[in-house]
Amino acid sequence: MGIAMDPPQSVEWNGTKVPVYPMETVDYSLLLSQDPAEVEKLVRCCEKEGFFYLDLRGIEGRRVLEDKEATLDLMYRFFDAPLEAKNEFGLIAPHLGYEPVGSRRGVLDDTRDGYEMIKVSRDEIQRDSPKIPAVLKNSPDMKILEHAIANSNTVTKVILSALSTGTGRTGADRFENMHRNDRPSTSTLAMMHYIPSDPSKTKNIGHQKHTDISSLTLLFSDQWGLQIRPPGSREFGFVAPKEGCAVMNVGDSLRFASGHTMQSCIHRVVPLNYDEHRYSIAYFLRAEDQTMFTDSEGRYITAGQWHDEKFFAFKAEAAVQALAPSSMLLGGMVEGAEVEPPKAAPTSVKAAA
Ligand SMILES: O=C(O)CCC(=O)C(=O)O
Ligand SMILES: [Fe+2]
Repeated sequence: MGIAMDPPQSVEWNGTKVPVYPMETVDYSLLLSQDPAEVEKLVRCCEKEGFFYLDLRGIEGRRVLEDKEATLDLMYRFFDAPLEAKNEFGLIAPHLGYEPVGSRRGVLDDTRDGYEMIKVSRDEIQRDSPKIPAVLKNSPDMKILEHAIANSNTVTKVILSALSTGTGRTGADRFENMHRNDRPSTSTLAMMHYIPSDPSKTKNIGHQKHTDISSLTLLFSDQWGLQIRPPGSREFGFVAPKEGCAVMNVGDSLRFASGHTMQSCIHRVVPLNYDEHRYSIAYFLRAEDQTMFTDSEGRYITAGQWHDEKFFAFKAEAAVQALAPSSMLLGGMVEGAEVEPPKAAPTSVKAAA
């Protein structure tokens, strides 16, 4: 595992040459003081692509990077535990509990997914007796989870607040006002472990293409695997991990709340290094359950209903997914026409793992 200092322009994956998409970097420290140029850049990223790197190398962000390291340590221990221990409560709700490998469709046709996942929601961690498997229910691990959730919540709220300012929202119209901490929401910390897999041999591969249900997603992974399909682009391309940075993306709820002006970028995860275990951490900041918005089908619905319907589509078999409104999995985002990617040139650079 390692971080590429100078990402290649393209990498070879599954017999083809795949682009590495460049992404803008937004500085967290500058946003903390609502730096006008940085706020403008943030709004541009969210309206044009829906994805950006968040630079967390300033002292406020460094705390969050330390949380990431502590959470990774906890994940290595958790995912090493026997299945029965990890699955003590099963999947209690879509945003809370454990899902074993293969619970959903995979990234390629006729495959299942290649990851297991434990989710701990912001509402749950604050309960007197949260439903968290006993392997993690000790005070040092609970503190790690509490810090990771609290600090991720703060970071995503800072971004939300800058977006409100940058789009001229005031008072009750500000995005923060539909993400109030004291109202129920499905905001959650998802910790994922992708098993090694070789597309030519295994039937558990990656994470199916989708847009996120969330308003904003704060994603940490030091490893390759994330692919995006920016608006209008004709193929998926990799996102290079960047040292000291998280990857952030807009999800469906913020797209809807912004009057569909922000992009909920299409993404998926594929195994780049077939023999590697990959770990990622995603904090999904979600709107309050009772928030109303117009979805991609033109329906005026609650954030809670959008969450439940989309989660059902995520989990469904291909045939059932096909029956869902066409825009459900992609939050109304339209894919550019497919290209048949060129065969990889023998000299193309292989990405650092
Ligand atoms: O594992 C990753 O890097 C991304 C996961 C993801 O897209 C998700 O959980 O929504
Ligand atoms: Fe996602």
